[in-house]
Amino acid sequence: MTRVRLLVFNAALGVLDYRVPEGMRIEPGNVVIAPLGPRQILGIAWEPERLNAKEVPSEKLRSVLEVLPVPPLPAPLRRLIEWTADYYCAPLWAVARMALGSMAALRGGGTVTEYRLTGQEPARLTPQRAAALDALQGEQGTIRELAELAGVSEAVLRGMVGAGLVEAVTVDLDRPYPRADPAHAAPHLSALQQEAADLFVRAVDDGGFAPFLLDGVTGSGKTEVYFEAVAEALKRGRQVLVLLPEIALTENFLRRFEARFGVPPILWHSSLKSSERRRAWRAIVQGSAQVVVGARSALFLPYARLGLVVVDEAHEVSFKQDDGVRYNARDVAVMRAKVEGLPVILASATPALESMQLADAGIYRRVELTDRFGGARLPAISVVDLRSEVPPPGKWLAPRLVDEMRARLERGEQSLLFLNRRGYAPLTLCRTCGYRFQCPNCTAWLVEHRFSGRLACHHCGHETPVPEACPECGAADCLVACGPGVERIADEVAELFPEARVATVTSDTMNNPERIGTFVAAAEAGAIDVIVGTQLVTKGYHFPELTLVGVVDADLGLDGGDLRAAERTFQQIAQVSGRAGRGEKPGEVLIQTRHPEAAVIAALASADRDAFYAAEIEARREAGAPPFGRWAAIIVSSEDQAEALAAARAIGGCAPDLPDVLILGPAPAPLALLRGRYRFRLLVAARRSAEVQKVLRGWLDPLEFPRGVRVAIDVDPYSFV
Ligand SMILES: Nc1ncnc2c1ncn2[C@@H]1O[C@H](COP(=O)(O)OP(=O)(O)OP(=O)(O)O)[C@@H](O)[C@H]1O
Ligand SMILES: [Zn+2]
Repeated sequence: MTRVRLLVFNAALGVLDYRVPEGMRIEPGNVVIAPLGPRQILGIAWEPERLNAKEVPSEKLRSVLEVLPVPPLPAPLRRLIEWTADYYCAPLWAVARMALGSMAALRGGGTVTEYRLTGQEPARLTPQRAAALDALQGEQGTIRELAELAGVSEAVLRGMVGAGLVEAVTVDLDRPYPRADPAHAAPHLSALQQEAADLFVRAVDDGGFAPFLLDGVTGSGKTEVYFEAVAEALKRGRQVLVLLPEIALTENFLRRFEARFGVPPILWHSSLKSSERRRAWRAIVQGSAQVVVGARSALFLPYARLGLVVVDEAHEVSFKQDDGVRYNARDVAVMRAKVEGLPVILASATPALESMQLADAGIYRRVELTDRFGGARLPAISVVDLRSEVPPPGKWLAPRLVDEMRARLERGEQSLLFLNRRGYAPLTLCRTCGYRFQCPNCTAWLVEHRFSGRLACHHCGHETPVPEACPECGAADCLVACGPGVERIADEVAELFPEARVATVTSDTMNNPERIGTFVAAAEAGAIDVIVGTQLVTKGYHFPELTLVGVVDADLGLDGGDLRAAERTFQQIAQVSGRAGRGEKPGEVLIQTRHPEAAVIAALASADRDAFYAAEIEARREAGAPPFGRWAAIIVSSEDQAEALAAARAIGGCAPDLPDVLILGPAPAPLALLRGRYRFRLLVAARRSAEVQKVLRGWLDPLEFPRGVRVAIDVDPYSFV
């Protein structure tokens, strides 16, 4: 009899053995359906010697029911899944799940019925039908998807089918995507760009693991250069994965990609419609998806013929996932390239310190682009000392910055004001009694959003309308906003320059591709004078008429004082500065700060990036902090505070005593209450020699906790709240 070991998607079970029935063939990587009690479960066949399972005698085994009609997950991907689970102390099944698309995709090809407008527009329409006609132009999807898109009930849409306004179409799930053409619009590269591109092209040709750090100043043409490597992979029939830090950036990328290769790339992210997801996954697995662009989750997909991985804006902290499997997509991307034997390009104008250090050590090959393309110069940067150049009371923009903005408006150029804070004000309180609006679920103040007239928690999403009166003392009209958010800065700009066209760009206003597309088109067409935005506008964009960048509060990110506070501030300000003067006109940057003497601000003002990195690397080395030491956090949480504390103490109480590992805590987390759960943290700070994962497992695996307690391990943590 043959048996098979399955990785199953269930926290309690994990690994189970089954019988392979007569006539069925199963190889490692096959996705199968197996019985479990009265239910059927999904499993992935795995090499039995690589997974521990409870030994069950053969006669007790139940039979696998079905092998799903998709190619087995390739061995290198299985090794990557194992490595990720091992390194991040995550359950193997939770990592493996990221490789599978949807149940429907696994079920094979075939057809689905989708719906779209017929183009008929009767003279008289109910308001709901009119709204649906408006919202569904150019859309196609299932009734449910369209109903959601249009904000009407499914019944309304079915009625529209009956009335001939909407029609059904049969869609082949495996219909091919249009082919990208590597020669569609090849650019003329500068000599330096060409040199870099040649290196990448050769690496794609040669195959084999080759990690590159593409370290080029803002506007140097990093995208154009790595597009050459993409073109080479296309010519060779190999697939390419491009990881971007945020979905918000994909719109811009799509346009550039289409201009270069003639067709859009294939998108992969969490808000794809289920039919798109199914089609993309199947094309990826079959090898017909040429270039896939996505956020983190595209990393674990089973590409049939991967030939190149690119991580753009590779320094971005959003590559770190902080729930579920806590992994860093940038680091796992390099590991994927290693297990598959591929080149990987990490592109950034402000590389992460870890990447810099690996390049210094010769592990990554550094490829530099030191000049902006087309003769554009880097902007002139100066500091506005808010202690001597004071904005008017209740205002946030210093006179010098306002003067420079006025000059831009007069010349018809654009300005960008950067403040990394959504909403109108970070804190709202009652003038009469001092009451502060706090989130009921989190240790956080509620943030006022004037556009939507609500107070919102940025951690859990809790929202409430702004009340007329103070809920504590009942006084009316007594609420005051403390401190600025982007909405408040936009108000200030509107007061100063009533005629200026102002765009506020945050994740609240740019929450879908259409809106982002509209914004980019307007900015490019010169229909916007002043952009006020959060970190969303700091990177990736290229607006030739933008000649002034004002950093409203450079000190904001430094307050937290966590490991990467200085690095992150440097990266954000350098990136946003990089939006100025990318065209023919020179750019200027004004940084408002109360700490002009801080090392980060001084480095930015003197454009001395090397000095900043050198000092930061030295400081980390001294402190034994990453990348010179290994850190891991343990986060213990429960809805019951006493239970969480008891569990955290139990963990602290049996902490291992090792010479190369220092354990700090437990202590209440800075966000002591998050989404209704009380949280305590421990920090493990180890020398590089220590085997942190082994220590963690040996320490935590034997412990048992009440059901309500969650213990999360965060290896190489980015968040310390
Ligand atoms: N060889 C070239 N030929 C034509 N246009 C180019 C070339 N190189 C760069 N450009 C243009 O210059 C602008 C800046 O290039 P790109 O956006 O690739 O720079 P980047 O290094 O990615 O910048 P950032 O890091 O600031 O996003 C873009 O509009 C790009 O199309
Ligand atoms: Zn909250």
